[in-house]
Amino acid sequence: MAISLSCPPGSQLERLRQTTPLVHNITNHVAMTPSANTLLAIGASPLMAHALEEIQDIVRVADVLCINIGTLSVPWIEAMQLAAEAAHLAGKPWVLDPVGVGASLLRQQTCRVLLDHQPSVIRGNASEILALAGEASQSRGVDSGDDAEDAIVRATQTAISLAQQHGCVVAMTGLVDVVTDGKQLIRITGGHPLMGRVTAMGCALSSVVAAFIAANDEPLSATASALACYAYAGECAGYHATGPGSFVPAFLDTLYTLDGETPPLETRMEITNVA
Ligand SMILES: Nc1ncnc2c1ncn2[C@@H]1O[C@H](COP(=O)(O)OP(=O)(O)OP(=O)(O)O)[C@@H](O)[C@H]1O
Ligand SMILES: Cc1ncsc1CCO
Ligand SMILES: [Mg+2]
Repeated sequence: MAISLSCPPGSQLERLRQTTPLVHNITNHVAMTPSANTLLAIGASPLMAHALEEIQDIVRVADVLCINIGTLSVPWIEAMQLAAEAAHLAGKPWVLDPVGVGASLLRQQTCRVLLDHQPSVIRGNASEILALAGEASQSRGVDSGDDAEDAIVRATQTAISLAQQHGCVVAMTGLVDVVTDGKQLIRITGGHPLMGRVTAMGCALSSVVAAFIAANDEPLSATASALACYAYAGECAGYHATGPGSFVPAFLDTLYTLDGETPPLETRMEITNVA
């Protein structure tokens, strides 16, 4: 079924490039450089900052915030809380990436506190979405262990409930990508298995989602557009790559040359009503 988003993904990409949103990232040690390079390639402006003493200033100047809990420590948790609170109070959108939330109590507690500050979007893999909702998941670390068809069906229902509970958009990614605001569900096809063989692809995607929601008004369609661009670029790069090493430069080059006109990104989306 062809989708009718409020604004086509190609136009949303163009708006991102015209506005060059400044994306404030509090992200993990693994994801910092890949996320910054990915944001630059697509046309946004990255800023990595986690010192408690400068959080208020950075939130004030940035267009959007992306919080990723991949490598936590207590001072960083304080900075994350302050940033989420400041963004929420300032009416700025923010994205939560609950990396490996099922792996430790510290991650679970941190997410619980951060969720009080009303993220605009939660982006995680299927295991992270299940664990964030307090449900059993198969993952022991940061990679999803819930990619079997029945697990995806269960996790999709969880994503819908999570979106309804927190009044936000939930993007659940992996072999299959789904985005929901609790009322509509958008399924996005594309991507490539090599994306699961390169670290921080999901983390960088969360930052790209942040850039799209900063540049565009409607978080559900902006998130879907971000995922469609990412999945398309991954599919193209995977076609040319011979392994994870050659995949990364091909992926960045494809994002950089991605054109809002071609391909028709909306043909990769399927939208349904769920409530
Ligand atoms: N097996 C796959 N087949 C096709 N595309 C994939 C696959 N795995 C990942 N992708 C693509 O990569 C994107 C993000 O990957 P994923 O959901 O694996 O993130 P993640 O588990 O949070 O990664 P990380 O924590 O390492 O950053 C997806 O939106 C999808 O486009
Ligand atoms: C491998 C890894 N460990 C903590 S964060 C991270 C990046 C991918 O999520
Ligand atoms: Mg992840």
